[in-house]
Amino acid sequence: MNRPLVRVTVPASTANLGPGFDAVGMAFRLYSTVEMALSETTEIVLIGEELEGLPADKGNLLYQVAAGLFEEAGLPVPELYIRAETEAPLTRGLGSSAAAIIGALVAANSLAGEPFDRERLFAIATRLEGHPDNVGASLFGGIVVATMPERDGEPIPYVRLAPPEGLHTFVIIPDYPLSTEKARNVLPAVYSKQDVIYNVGHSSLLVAALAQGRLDLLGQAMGDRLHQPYRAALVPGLREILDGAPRNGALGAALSGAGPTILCYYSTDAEREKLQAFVDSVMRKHGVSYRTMRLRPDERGAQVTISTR
Ligand SMILES: Nc1ncnc2c1ncn2[C@@H]1O[C@H](COP(=O)(O)OP(=O)(O)OP(=O)(O)O)[C@@H](O)[C@H]1O
Ligand SMILES: N[C@@H](CCO)C(=O)O
Repeated sequence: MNRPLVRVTVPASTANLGPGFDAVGMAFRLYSTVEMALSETTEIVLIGEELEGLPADKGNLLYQVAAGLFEEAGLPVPELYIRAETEAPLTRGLGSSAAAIIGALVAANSLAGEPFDRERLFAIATRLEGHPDNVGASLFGGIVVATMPERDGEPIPYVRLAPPEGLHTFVIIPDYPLSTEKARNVLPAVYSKQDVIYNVGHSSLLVAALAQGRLDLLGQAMGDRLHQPYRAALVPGLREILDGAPRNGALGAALSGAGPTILCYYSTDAEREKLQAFVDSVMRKHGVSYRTMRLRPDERGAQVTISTR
């Protein structure tokens, strides 16, 4: 057919890092790919077990997001060929929905002739996802600190940081899913003054420590009172791992995004081995099946290549 085929590779991400609720994200070398081309009729090909059961028609999130971009650009919505694949598990707290949104937006933007720059894509993705943390990390790579703009339609204010040297990530991924919606629904509508002050202090310290490579401060800086205490009821073992990880090799630990994945930072192989043994004992006690992974930070964000179909 010889039509342009856009391939976008998007990193998975973690969000919050403890206190930076909805504001701090970090990208990982664990990738989703979205291929997209204009087509006679819409065809959606989903590869692999992770994407099994998702709609393979125009109800698919990828098509919906792409169609929205064409509309926003004032262009007719075309029929699309879309092929998707992911290394990242869905509904586990590793930003799969954000990666899908970024993949579809970047691919559709390329097919539409680049009507929007990356800042505008970030704003559109944030509107779709509801918060900027995962989408910012997936789009730009590295660590992204961002917040919602004061007024609708304004650019998302953000700063991108390079991940500190020597910061290694160990994630514990339970086998059960936890949707972000469910994990947000358990949060209270109102917080006490003490808890808000606690999180402002810890989140500020976290960002400063990441910016200056002060890995020694992460254990204290990653304390949170806004979401982890409430989500712990949905994630067996979370409380013990957050409490015990710093004494068992971790520089700091947090729920990854909305969970149920738990993230620990460490420096050396010996620390990771100690952590693995600790995590095994906690998860065995709770009867939870899970896997662990070492993840390296992604620093490139969404990458585009164009071929023909
Ligand atoms: N490649 C994809 N194609 C279509 N839909 C997807 C794709 N990837 C993710 N999704 C949608 O996103 C949902 C998962 O989003 P959810 O916010 O619950 O979890 P997450 O993004 O994996 O975790 P978190 O936001 O906590 O990091 C899936 O159930 C599915 O509906
Ligand atoms: N900041 C979000 C990430 C999940 O999408 C949350 O914790 O709910």
